[in-house]
Amino acid sequence: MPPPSTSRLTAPPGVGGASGTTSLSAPSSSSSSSGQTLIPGETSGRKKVILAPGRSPLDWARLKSSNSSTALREGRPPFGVGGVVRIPMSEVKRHTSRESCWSVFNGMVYNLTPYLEFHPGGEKEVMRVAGRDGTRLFMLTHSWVNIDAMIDSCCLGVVAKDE
Ligand code: HEM
Repeated sequence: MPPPSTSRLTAPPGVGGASGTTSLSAPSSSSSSSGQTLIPGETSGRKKVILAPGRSPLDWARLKSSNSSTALREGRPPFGVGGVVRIPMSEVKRHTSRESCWSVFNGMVYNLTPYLEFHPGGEKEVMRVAGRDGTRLFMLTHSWVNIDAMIDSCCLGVVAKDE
């Protein structure tokens, strides 16, 4: 089944974060605070995100598959011997900035910091789930995207209930 039209991609305001959706009204190109350029979508009326050079999905795939990338390992807690890293939600909640952006999807904790500039929907959308469980918003927005295939290398561990 083909993915739904991108005109319905952005979840309604109030779902999953305070920053809301991108305005649909401005007709010309504009730069977001993160430096990413937005242009109006050709058919949907929704603004398209122009990623910076070297930040395409293909570039992300290359970075992800390169073992030499230290960026993806940054912020990763040390792995215990033979154990799964369990990360309390209270720790996830501390990582709400562009410099350290963590989120939970399907019970797994991800460090999204290195992915921000590569996200086809722009950084702002990902920042809506910074420091929180983004599963619902992710599914509402693009349930057809295989999250594990996309950001497995950013996985830090499993979320643990706070004591
Ligand atoms: C962090 C995990 C995420 C990953 C791996 C991811 C991945 C992707 C991918 C692969 C696309 C392109 C989909 C396509 O063209 O069919 C996309 C688009 C998009 N994503 Fe995400 N996404 C993530 C989180 C989010 C979150 C939390 C939001 C919040 C609403 C979001 C909003 C969007 C939007 C609005 C688009 C459409 C962009 C456009 O049409 O130009 N994403 N994302």
